[in-house]
Amino acid sequence: MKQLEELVKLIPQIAEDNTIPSVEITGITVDSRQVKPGYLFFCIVGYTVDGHDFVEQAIANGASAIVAEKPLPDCAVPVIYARDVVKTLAIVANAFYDSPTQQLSLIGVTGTNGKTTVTNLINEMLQANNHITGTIGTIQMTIANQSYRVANTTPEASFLQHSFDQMVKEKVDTAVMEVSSHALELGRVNGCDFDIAVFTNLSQDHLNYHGTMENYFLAKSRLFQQLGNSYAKEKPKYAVINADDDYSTRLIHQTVQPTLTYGIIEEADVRAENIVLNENGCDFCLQTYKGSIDIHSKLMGKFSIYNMLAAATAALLRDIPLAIIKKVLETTNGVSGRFEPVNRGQSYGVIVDYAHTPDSLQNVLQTIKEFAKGKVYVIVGCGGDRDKTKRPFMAEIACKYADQAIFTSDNPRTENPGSILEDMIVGLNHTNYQLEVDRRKAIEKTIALADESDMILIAGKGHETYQIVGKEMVPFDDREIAANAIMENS
Ligand SMILES: CC(=O)N[C@H]1[C@@H](OP(=O)(O)OP(=O)(O)OC[C@H]2O[C@@H](n3ccc(=O)[nH]c3=O)[C@H](O)[C@@H]2O)O[C@H](CO)[C@@H](O)[C@@H]1O[C@H](C)C(=O)N[C@@H](C)C(=O)N[C@H](CCC(=O)O)C(=O)O
Ligand SMILES: Nc1ncnc2c1ncn2[C@@H]1O[C@H](COP(=O)(O)OP(=O)(O)OP(=O)(O)O)[C@@H](O)[C@H]1O
Ligand SMILES: N[C@H](CCC[C@H](N)C(=O)O)C(=O)O
Ligand SMILES: [Mg+2]
Repeated sequence: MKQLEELVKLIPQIAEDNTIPSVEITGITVDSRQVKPGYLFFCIVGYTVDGHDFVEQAIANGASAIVAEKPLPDCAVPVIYARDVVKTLAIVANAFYDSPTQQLSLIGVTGTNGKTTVTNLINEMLQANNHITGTIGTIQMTIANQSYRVANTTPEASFLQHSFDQMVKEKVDTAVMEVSSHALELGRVNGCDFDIAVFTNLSQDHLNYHGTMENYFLAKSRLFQQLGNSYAKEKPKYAVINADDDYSTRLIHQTVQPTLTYGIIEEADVRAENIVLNENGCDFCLQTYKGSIDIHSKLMGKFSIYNMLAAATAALLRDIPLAIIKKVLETTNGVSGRFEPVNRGQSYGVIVDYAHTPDSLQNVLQTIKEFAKGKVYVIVGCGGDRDKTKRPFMAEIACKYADQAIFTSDNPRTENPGSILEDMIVGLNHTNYQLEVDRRKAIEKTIALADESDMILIAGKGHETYQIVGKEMVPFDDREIAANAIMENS
């Protein structure tokens, strides 16, 4: 609990108000439905609705005070008018929970692809070295091995700081989190005291939100600028950067903290040498500034080696021995819905993967193509209400790297599913594709066609157990539908 006066001091106000009464604040939220007696309610202007319209409900639920940026009608509780509610929220939430990220070690992972995978690998390495950990990311949040649902890859600040507070209470010593570009742009992680910031890669996505690749890069680079912001902990802070990515040099200059690089092509502090990719995974020699060790991993493809290097570098910075890093890399099964085989004893291969960007689709298809003995099919779509400019690139890559592409719906959200497919095939100079807007039928038809040794990649939805159609979430799991179709055809 905190006194309102104490929190108000942190808020840049539109007009300074010195008449703040002494009120005890018991919690903070941006959602009127979550308000409990004594809460401070922050009105956020959203993309769908405006939090200012829910003040009455917040007060009815017991809000003690309101933070707003637009004029409100007379309220029964004090209103603090802030210059920027979203940014203020992050600062106040951090203070309300006594800066929880200063009480644990915090590792942030950003980049277009590989965040969930790298976060998971680092977490496995920490746990194998007896750390008590917390994770926050696309699939879930975990606190000392308990799982919780999250609405976003990187949740809004009041949820985030509350989660860190829970972690501190549960004696978590290290938290590993995915940091999305949206979160960085919206200041969701402001106030977080990162100790290690990891960069995976940058390629096209989210241009509907960021407008240009330059803005997208600038959003990602905020994590590395922020790494220098707090000196509350005595330990040095580090950036971990993919030396082979085109943006690496620029990114290294974004932070005042020391950087460790990893890579395969360029010179780097942590490298993979003698790489052999095979149909069961990969072998390589992990060369680090703390020694070298041979790795035989079940994870497929060169892109997975990059993820392993990123995780290993972060782990070394947390003084995790090479032997433990090796053990994790050799035993991990990866993440749910990432290159996940669906096996019901059939003679052809079915892989479900979360590739929903041009770069990830290319990487995964190249990996499959390299070892496929028969035809390669890809079933893929593009999410609605998301980056439209990536649609033709996704289609081009599908046709270029697979023998046959089946374009279908991903999560159409509020867009017309047929129009999304039209956007995908605009200007496409290939004929090896078909359109089947119904994802279930696309999966069933392709499985019915498959011959011995063929490979089917079902891309885009990975671990998701729903399809978002309009505003509804309909139960839908690529793995389940594929497994049933395989059984039907056997
Ligand atoms: C575009 C976007 O980021 N939207 C986020 C935003 O939703 P919104 O703007 O639609 O919010 P809204 O529904 O209009 O509500 C506005 C405010 O009114 C409040 N409200 C609303 C209703 C009510 O009854 N009472 C009430 O108080 C809401 O709590 C909110 O504070 O605020 C919500 C609550 O924090 C988020 O869950 C939601 O993320 C949605 C689900 C989303 O899809 N976001 C994507 C774009 C996103 O952020 N993705 C990145 C990952 C990207 C990647 O790296 O691949 C992420 O970090 O997840
Ligand atoms: N290092 C990588 N480089 C390119 N593609 C990758 C890499 N790692 C994973 N992928 C591909 O990207 C997909 C998503 O991986 P992952 O979930 O780890 O990424 P993410 O960055 O967390 O994605 P999101 O932004 O949706 O949360 C995988 O299914 C795979 O196809
Ligand atoms: N974090 C990503 C997830 C995309 C998953 C894909 N299935 C889609 O719905 O587009 C995003 O919000 O863009
Ligand atoms: Mg993720």
